[in-house]
Amino acid sequence: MNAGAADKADLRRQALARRDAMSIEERIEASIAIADLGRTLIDLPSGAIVSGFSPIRSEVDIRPLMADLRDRGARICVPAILSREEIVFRELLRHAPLVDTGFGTVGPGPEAEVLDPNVMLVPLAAFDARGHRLGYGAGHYDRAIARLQERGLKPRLVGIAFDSQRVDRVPDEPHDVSLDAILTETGLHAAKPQV
Ligand SMILES: Nc1nc2c(c(=O)[nH]1)N(C=O)[C@@H](CNc1ccc(C(=O)N[C@@H](CCC(=O)O)C(=O)O)cc1)CN2
Ligand SMILES: Nc1ncnc2c1ncn2[C@@H]1O[C@H](COP(=O)(O)OP(=O)(O)OP(=O)(O)O)[C@@H](O)[C@H]1O
Repeated sequence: MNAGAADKADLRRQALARRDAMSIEERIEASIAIADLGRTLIDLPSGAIVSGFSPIRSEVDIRPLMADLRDRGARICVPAILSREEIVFRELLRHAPLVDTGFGTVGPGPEAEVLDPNVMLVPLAAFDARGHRLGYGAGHYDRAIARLQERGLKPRLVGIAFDSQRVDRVPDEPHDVSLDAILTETGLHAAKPQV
């Protein structure tokens, strides 16, 4: 592992430990605040297709926010893990059965339509003020976003996290895709690329 990768692994571990250390009550309160803020602050383009996620471990629970964005007219999709390298976004319809979609996630099965999101609510382990993010280390989102961009699509990227996941600086790597903004319990923080 090179120095950058070791730094990333440490930052990831520490940020996830801070997230895990939040009490259930703190997590619920912060998740409700995030849903309330997202409801008013996330702009939806016409024909909005929003990727969300079903929470695993101690992640923010954005299911209420996804329900709200659907009520505002968005189509909602969530990731399904196809392989070590690939995720796709399957449409989440009300009342459709959910299956195991890998690593503890649940979502629609292979019969669901695969969508190209134009707004992505991106899960993360750690983020910085520039909008750089760290995930669980599989590169799933970096690759999924790169694939959309290769096809000329430019989804708006909104990271979803608790404030406790903020770090001073995520080490840069060429494949990292930076976020446009990060939504936490204290607001929608626009990325400041110059910092
Ligand atoms: N809720 C949610 N869904 C998501 C993601 C996410 O971050 N959150 N993903 C975001 O990409 C994708 C899933 N990617 C994941 C990648 C690794 C691990 C994980 O637990 N990795 C182990 C190491 C496993 C190993 O090395 O074999 C770990 O971190 O301990 C979980 C999800 C798609 N769905
Ligand atoms: N666009 C890409 N093309 C090829 N390999 C990639 C790409 N993005 C990431 N990778 C590879 O995936 C691995 C994990 O990357 P990284 O540590 O940045 O993941 P992460 O951002 O923590 O995870 P995720 O994107 O799943 O949330 C690295 O080995 C990296 O080289």
